[in-house]
Amino acid sequence: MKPAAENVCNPDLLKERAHCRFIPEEITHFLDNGSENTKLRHKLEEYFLNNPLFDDDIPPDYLSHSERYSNELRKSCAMVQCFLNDPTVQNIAGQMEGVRMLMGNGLGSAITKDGNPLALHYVMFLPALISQASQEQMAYWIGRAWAGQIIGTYAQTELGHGSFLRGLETTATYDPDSEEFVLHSPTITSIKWWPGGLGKTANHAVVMAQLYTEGKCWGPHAFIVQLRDLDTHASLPGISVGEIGPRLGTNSQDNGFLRLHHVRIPRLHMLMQHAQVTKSGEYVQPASSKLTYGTMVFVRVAICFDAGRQLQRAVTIATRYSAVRRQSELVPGEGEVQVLDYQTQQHKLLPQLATVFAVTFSARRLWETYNSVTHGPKEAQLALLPELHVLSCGLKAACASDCSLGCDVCRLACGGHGYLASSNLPRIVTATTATQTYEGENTVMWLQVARYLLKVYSDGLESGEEAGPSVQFLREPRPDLTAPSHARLTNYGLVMGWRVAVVALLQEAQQELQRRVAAGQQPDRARDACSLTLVDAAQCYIRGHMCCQFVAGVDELQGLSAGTTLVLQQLCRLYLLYHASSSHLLRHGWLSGADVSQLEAEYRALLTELRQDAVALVDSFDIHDRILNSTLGAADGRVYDRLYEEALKSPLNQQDVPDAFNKYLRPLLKSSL
Ligand SMILES: CCCCCCCCCCCCC/C=C/C(=O)SCCNC(=O)CCNC(=O)[C@H](O)C(C)(C)COP(=O)(O)OP(=O)(O)OC[C@H]1O[C@@H](n2cnc3c(N)ncnc32)[C@H](O)[C@@H]1OP(=O)(O)O
Ligand SMILES: Cc1cc2nc3c(=O)[nH]c(=O)nc-3n(C[C@H](O)[C@H](O)[C@H](O)COP(=O)(O)OP(=O)(O)OC[C@H]3O[C@@H](n4cnc5c(N)ncnc54)[C@H](O)[C@@H]3O)c2cc1C
Repeated sequence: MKPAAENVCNPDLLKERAHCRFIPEEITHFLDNGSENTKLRHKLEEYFLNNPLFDDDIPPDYLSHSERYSNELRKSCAMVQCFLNDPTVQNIAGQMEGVRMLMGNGLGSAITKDGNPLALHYVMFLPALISQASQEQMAYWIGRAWAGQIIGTYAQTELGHGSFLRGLETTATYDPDSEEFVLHSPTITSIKWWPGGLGKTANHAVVMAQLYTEGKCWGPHAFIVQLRDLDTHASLPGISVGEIGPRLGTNSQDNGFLRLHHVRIPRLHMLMQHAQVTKSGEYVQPASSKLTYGTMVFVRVAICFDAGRQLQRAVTIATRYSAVRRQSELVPGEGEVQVLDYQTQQHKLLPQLATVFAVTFSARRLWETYNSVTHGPKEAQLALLPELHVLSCGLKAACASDCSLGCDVCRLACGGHGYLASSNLPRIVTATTATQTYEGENTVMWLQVARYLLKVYSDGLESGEEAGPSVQFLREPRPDLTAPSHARLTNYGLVMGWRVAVVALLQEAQQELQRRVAAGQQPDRARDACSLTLVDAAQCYIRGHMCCQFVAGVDELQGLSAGTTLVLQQLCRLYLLYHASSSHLLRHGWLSGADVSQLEAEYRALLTELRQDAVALVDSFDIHDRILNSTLGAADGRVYDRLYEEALKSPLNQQDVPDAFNKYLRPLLKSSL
């Protein structure tokens, strides 16, 4: 997005835009998945961002905890009313597209700045119904949920257990006499803890609980539980529910707790698309016990896209600010330079710009895999489930950590002003860092990836089980480490280097594992002792996968101008070189010291080349000023005016002498006289 009136724009930004080497709209259309989508997005933004319904009377930072919740709930309900009932919105985008835009971190984050209390309803409750409910159950629940007649959340995590799903303590015991399940939280640690919207918003939840029938436990299954009266919203008998208190970010999302005291629900409130319990209490096994975890897989894919969108916002703010900010003289006497001119600043920002594209290409390919698995024939679905699980765990962890670290680098790149709430960087950083924890804590996700890699590498697959396409390289002959450097240092050469590192690390881990077991160590303890190497293997595998998706994605792009293609190729190369500095490519023999020096020189040259396009590149992300919501990042670069205007809005500045002076400071000043 460029400023409407160019004459009020900061001159440095104008200069930056003038020397752009590519066509920004081409990148905008690529990121939107087509020019038609860009048009729809613009219309939707125009409608919502110019609608006074969504204005904040008081900036949310100055509201109390309860006021913030109430304010965001007001806007999120109005938003849902619009996409359900307003033909203008429906004509623009269609309901589903509206939901995606409003619940993801684009337009929606401009409206519900502090977290959307209804997000979990759309992002997890509805997807849980779609992936877990039988046809009959869908017919009953989906329409009501979609129409907002019921509001749900996804209640899995407990006080005592989050990562270890099989350790959940909540029980759902089938009573064949009444044909009901009895849901119960037997201990303090079994209290559900964290679900978004659970505290005060949701009146239903998909509750994950250990299923007991005919005296046997069948593991975690999903149940729909009504929590509150649909009319009064009062919590129902047997239900203790509330909010868990302030968090690092997204404080309006009323993350909640839930304790169930022998709550009875009808048999058909167990979601029965995969496993079933008959009226008599017989358990009917699913084709795979992991199908119950399908909602998490979907959300892990969504998080990859979402984390990437957060990084787009952070790097837009930091890059524009770095073009406006002048600090110190590069050459004494020549005047202060734009901080973007410093090589160290380029090294902070340009890899983040490249990461946006690496994440986009990888997330799109993952989405394709997700769709082919979930919509393919049953047998193919089951065969590809481990590959989908591993890619979604690994890419979720990588996108979450790359993007949250990237957002924080962008914050640091803005110096002191990046620490101000009005820069919007603190909010972006705290929202993004949560992606490293929720939907599978990152280390736990890496260990899942490593488990699969080791299994494929050591021929531990079950009979009839095939290794997925992304790990076929583990079965292929090891690439030639003595190949000439011009072959090893190409884009595909560097991808190969990551694969060499994965194999070497798996070999190291396996040998260590065998040595420990042979020496009498219990196998699981031996595996834990190898887990640092295993996590390294998982991270190298995903980094190689992301590099490969970026290279292939750029190679496959069609119909772009030469300038745009060149810039994308350079960003891709920059991404590969940035990560090639990892010790693993050197340590496992793919690169020599001389190769590293050569790559570093190429990296520095690329920083200089891409510096000239940095502002145009973030402009091409086409993020509306109201969505950026930043004093530092607006398209016109009026940074200092905005900082001052925002400071004046502080409630403390509404009085010259605050009341607190008379209460506390005056007595102190008097007593020390
Ligand atoms: C409308 C769209 C809008 C878009 C906007 C998007 C915005 C995004 C905002 C999102 C908001 C989210 C809010 C947060 C929500 C939550 O956090 S919900 C709670 C999430 N909780 C977790 O993720 C828990 C993590 N733990 C686990 O998933 C599991 O415990 C485990 C770590 C995977 C281990 O599984 P488990 O069965 O307990 O044990 P194992 O023995 O280790 O595994 C057995 C085998 O099964 C394989 N496996 C495990 N999971 C799956 C799976 N999902 N699919 C396929 N296979 C799976 C595992 O690898 C083992 O395989 P083998 O080695 O072959 O035995
Ligand atoms: C903002 C936010 C929103 C959330 N929303 C929801 C929601 O809507 N619904 C819901 O059900 N949950 C929700 N959660 C909970 C979230 O899914 C869990 O916090 C997450 O899965 C991590 O589990 P945990 O908290 O038990 O961490 P723990 O597993 O206790 O992690 C603590 C440490 O132990 C380590 N660790 C744990 N297990 C292992 C292992 N096997 N091997 C090695 N190390 C290990 C971890 O790496 C970590 O360093 C939310 C959490 C947050 C922060």
